[in-house]
Amino acid sequence: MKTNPVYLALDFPRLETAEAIARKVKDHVGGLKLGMEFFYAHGHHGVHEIAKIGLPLFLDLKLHDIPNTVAGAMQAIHVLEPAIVTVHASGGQAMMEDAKAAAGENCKVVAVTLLTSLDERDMTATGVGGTAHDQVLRLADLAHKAGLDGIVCSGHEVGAVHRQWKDGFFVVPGLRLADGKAGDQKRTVTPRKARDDGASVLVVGRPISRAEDPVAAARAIEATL
Ligand SMILES: O=C(O)c1cc(=O)[nH]c(=O)n1[C@@H]1O[C@H](COP(=O)(O)O)[C@@H](O)[C@H]1O
Repeated sequence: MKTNPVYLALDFPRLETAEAIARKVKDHVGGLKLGMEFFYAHGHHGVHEIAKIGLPLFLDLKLHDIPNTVAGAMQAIHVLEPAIVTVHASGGQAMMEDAKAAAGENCKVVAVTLLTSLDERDMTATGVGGTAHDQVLRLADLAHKAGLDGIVCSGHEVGAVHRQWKDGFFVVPGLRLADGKAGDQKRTVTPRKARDDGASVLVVGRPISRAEDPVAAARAIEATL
């Protein structure tokens, strides 16, 4: 059977809410993503509870600090046996190298390049020149040099990154069906387009988790793939 590339982002502060939604849609997604909102509230205990559902876990903690601190954080979450963990590529090559060295053997470490909530105006405002496309390719190259498994980028760039890094592992968030509300996301594509362009994992949050009927929403996305 084909594995479902969709990871559901459980961006909820309440453990009971996250768990209830995950249990409802578990047969229509391939994995579960826990981010800062959930982890800061529930820590290891929360992760253990969600792990009982039996799907692979993506710990999206977006680590970004000096190499020694990031390596220590990686060691602290190692026991949770996540399938995927994120760091920020802008933390630099040494930080990414140390993060990878501290991660478990079966854990993919991927670097966030340019958040999907940002566009070129935001880049300029933070002092980063050039295009979003070039910035993502530059940071992907750095992540590759650091020995990471892959990157996180928008569906606008994943095709180009895939051509340059053939065996990379690519996580694409910022996904919306054609009639979906973008909300705070600025660089969005459909799940199908991201998959066709080489995404390994499709991260979907609100289009499923905040839908009136999360199971129907997850099935509708699954049907497009
Ligand atoms: O690392 C991520 O997963 C991530 C990176 C990025 O550039 N953009 C992005 O939206 N995300 C995450 O992907 C999820 C997207 O959620 P929705 O916009 O609700 O589908 C959230 O959990 C974000 O934290």
